[in-house]
Amino acid sequence: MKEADCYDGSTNGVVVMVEPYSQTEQIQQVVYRILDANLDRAREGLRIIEEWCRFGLNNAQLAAECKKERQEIAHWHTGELRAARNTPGDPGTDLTHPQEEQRTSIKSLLQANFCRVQEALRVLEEYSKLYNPNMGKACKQMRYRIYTLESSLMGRHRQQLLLRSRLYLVTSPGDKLIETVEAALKGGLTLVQYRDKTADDTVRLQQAKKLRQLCHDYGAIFLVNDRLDLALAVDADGVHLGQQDLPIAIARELLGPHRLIGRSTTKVAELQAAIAEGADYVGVGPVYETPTKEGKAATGLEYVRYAAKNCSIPWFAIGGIDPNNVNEVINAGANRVAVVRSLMQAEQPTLVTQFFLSQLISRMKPELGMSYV
Ligand SMILES: Cc1ncc(COP(=O)(O)OP(=O)(O)O)c(N)n1
Ligand SMILES: Cc1nc(C(=O)O)sc1CCOP(=O)(O)O
Ligand SMILES: [Mg+2]
Repeated sequence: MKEADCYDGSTNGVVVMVEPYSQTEQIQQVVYRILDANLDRAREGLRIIEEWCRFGLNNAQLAAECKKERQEIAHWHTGELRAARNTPGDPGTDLTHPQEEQRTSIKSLLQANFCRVQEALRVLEEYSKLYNPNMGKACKQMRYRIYTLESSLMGRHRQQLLLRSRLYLVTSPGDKLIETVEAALKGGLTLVQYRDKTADDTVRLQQAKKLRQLCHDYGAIFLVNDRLDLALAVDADGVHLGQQDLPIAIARELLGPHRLIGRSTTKVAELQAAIAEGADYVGVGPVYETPTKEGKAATGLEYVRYAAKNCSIPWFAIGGIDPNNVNEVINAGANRVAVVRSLMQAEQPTLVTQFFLSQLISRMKPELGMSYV
């Protein structure tokens, strides 16, 4: 008499040993149950991630990587481990954390499931040492592969969101910073850059942290102007660098391959250099003179027309753009614009965001040359 008789269903899941089991056997059953539960957990989490790779990103290679890991997990899920399962007797099935019920975006859903898979693999790695040391080693290797998969998938997720972003809010300091950004996010904004050239670092750090959380709650990208250290400190999605800021190659080394790097450009040579150096997007401007960037001469619409025909990466027209002139910029070929005052000083940032987006989406000019849409 073994497993079937050692649990008494009438005790509502409390394990009652009806026949004396040796201590070693009891421990073995517990280890088997832990392994069984965590093999399931890892496989389920991977399946959720795989579905997004397949249907959300249309990425057969990433989906195949997830599938391969699932198959490896299935390989270790032997009959004797499955046989140790006792779901009705598991006191953990009703335990949920409020965060498990709340997924505010695809990003948070993916992150939660990567976390679940990694935790499960860590548990498997430890407990398999008492069962099959080779399985422990395999789970350790798998955990490292999942970390790599996570950073590459999250990087692709950012790239996709960048591609879909038509309006870019560059912030300016003010009492209503957080509430203005939130109002714009409510209007559908998906890209925010925190820009404050004068505040103390303590203030910058605190505001950047808040904005990063806010943006991620709304599923938007959060970038930091100029400062790589701040971007890393708050785990931002990347940085925006001007011609006087750090070279892209150094920023890339420090940020790794998956965070975004944007570059300001005011002329053809700067635009071509930014593409060659590996920028993820460029700013194209200032289209019009603007008090936000005093002293910088306007490039005019000619440069916008050039970018529309020749820029092979996402680009944002910037500088003096408002609801009255945005159509002129769109007619010159822009599909994306970045603004400071038009949103930061708007009385109704949600409505202004919606207006910009409606114009940018309905009047897009994909037919113009190589314009990147
Ligand atoms: C989207 C975007 N484009 C251009 C700039 C300007 O960057 P930079 O030239 O480094 O000037 P500062 O913003 O640092 O004053 C930008 N911030 N964002
Ligand atoms: C920060 C910045 N960079 C620019 C560039 O052309 O590189 S123009 C600009 C300011 C844009 O502000 P507003 O929308 O208020 O005119
Ligand atoms: Mg700068």
